[in-house]
Amino acid sequence: MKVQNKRWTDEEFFTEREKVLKQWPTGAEVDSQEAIDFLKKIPEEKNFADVMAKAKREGKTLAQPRAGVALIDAHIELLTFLTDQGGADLLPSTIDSYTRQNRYDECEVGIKESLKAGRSLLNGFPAVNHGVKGCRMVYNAVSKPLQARHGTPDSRLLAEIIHAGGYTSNEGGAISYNVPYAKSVPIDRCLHDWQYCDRLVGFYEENGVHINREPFGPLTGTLCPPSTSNAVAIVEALLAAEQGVKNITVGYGQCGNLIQDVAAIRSLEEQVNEYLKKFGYNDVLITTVFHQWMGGFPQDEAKAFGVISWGAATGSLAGATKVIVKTPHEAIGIPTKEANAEGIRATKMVLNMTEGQLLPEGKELRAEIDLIKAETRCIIEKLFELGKGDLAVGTVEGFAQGVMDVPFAPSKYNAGKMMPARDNNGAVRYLFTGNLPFTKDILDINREKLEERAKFEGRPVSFDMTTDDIFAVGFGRLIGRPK
Ligand SMILES: CC[C@H]1O[C@@H](n2cnc3c(N)ncnc32)[C@H](O)[C@@H]1O
Repeated sequence: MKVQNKRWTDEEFFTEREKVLKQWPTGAEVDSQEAIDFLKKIPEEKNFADVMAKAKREGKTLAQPRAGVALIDAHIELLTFLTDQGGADLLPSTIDSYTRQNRYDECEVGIKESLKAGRSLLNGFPAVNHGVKGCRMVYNAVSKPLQARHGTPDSRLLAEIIHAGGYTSNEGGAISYNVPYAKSVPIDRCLHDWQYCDRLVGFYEENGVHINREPFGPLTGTLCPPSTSNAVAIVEALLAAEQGVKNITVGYGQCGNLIQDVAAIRSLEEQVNEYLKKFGYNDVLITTVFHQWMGGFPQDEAKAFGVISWGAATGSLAGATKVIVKTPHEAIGIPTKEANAEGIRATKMVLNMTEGQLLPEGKELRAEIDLIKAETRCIIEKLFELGKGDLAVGTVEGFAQGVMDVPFAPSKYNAGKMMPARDNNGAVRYLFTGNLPFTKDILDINREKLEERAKFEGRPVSFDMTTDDIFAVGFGRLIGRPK
């Protein structure tokens, strides 16, 4: 499929829209003008983009959980509980796995079975099947802004339904909801489909409706080096801006070393704004999101609260606009509403105690920011070179050549040649760089830091460090020290 990083014409968009809205019966509930009129009436305090902009202005860090169940009433009860008992500032609807694969017929079965069983038999909220009407019921029942959170390579119909339904934010992107989530979705196909989702937001923006878009920062959530995830976030932000998106939250998944994590957020915000300005997107508001640890969690709930609180503290000290909250049931599965609310309360306690405190920019932090930006720049500049100036073309070619390479990703379009490991302070470094286009200085710095760990541990730099690190947090520590 031929892709190019160029804003779709109205003719291109509306021609495709007719097909998209026919993919499932609830697509017929989308009435463009009615949706615009409804969305324009949403008060600022229930508009995701406005609430994020306000938090940014005030220097506040907000807390947002993940949550989703099969049936509308139970989903409303869950979100209301997380608002009232958890203190959530922003609300999700985590979408179920069938919807993420566009298997809406399976969702129908799941909904019917859940009704029969009296409990959720889906691992999230099947928004497409519930339709605009069902999403409006959720929107009308809750008091905070709503966002769809999922992992959907083809989110076109889902985006149509949730936005018309009152959800003023959609998470995801052509790389971040494909490469870490799907095995066989071609990069160009997904670029096309997410250009649709971004163009839909651009269309709403042109009609006076503010909608937020949030590339999925953590990717596989497994030892993902900051410059790898930052490069993906910046690419998706640039592609979204080209389609008319004006309010973007770029994100990053906690790795665990304080300096590196703060540097990741600071460098991400600095660098995405530099690139937006460079390409003339001067009216895009950037906010940031810090995801609490996305790797394996300890089963012990007290230890899990330690991990959650460390993520809350780091996100706050970084100055992130929001933190995505984990729960003490992370090691087990879908959390109860009580456990989910506990994760939010623990997070809010730390955010309140660290309010106004930012990690000062010392020599070490600036050095880490500069290293992350240099690594990220190498990747992005190479994409532009491969695409002869077109970022979409460059991204397709970049994955084909392993210039952009996500660790532990299931996608067969991902090279999977890069491997990370922690250095002796727990910062995630590049162990194998595959075809990443790094300078010799960058390669040397990463190697030196891993050699420091090898010397301390009395073992050679090797992939054993990677595997030890993958299990470390679940066993109660950050760095996977040899037995
Ligand atoms: C991005 C992956 C994360 O999303 C979370 N998650 C997925 N589905 C749900 C769900 N239905 N309710 C609450 N949290 C959920 C869980 O923490 C998982 O590790």
